[in-house]
Amino acid sequence: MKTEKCNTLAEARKKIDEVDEEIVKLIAKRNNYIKQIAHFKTSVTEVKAEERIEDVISRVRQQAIDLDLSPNLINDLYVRMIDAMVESEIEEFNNAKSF
Ligand SMILES: O=C(O)C(=O)C[C@]1(C(=O)O)C=C[C@@H](O)C=C1
Repeated sequence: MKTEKCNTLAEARKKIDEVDEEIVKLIAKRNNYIKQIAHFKTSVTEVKAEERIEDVISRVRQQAIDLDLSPNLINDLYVRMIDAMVESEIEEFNNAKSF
């Protein structure tokens, strides 16, 4: 992973702002796919796919370890994010079924 060397606090903060912008864009992109997934499911119960959640979390935990990042941090972020995305998926599912 390429990380540039910064020479000042302002420069490092600017880089962090850029990274944050990318992170939020990627989360929005993930959420758009989640909304598509809602259309492939047949019930609200099916939306919360526990086995898949475990697979996703296990994969990102391993990726964190490979990148020398705390797996628990990534775990917690993903648990919170997937919780919110399940809500978003249920909303999309219910809207699709009401047409
Ligand atoms: O893979 C799915 O079936 C999804 O709906 C996506 C997703 C996720 O956020 O990755 C969300 C809800 C499911 O409980 C499992 C995983």
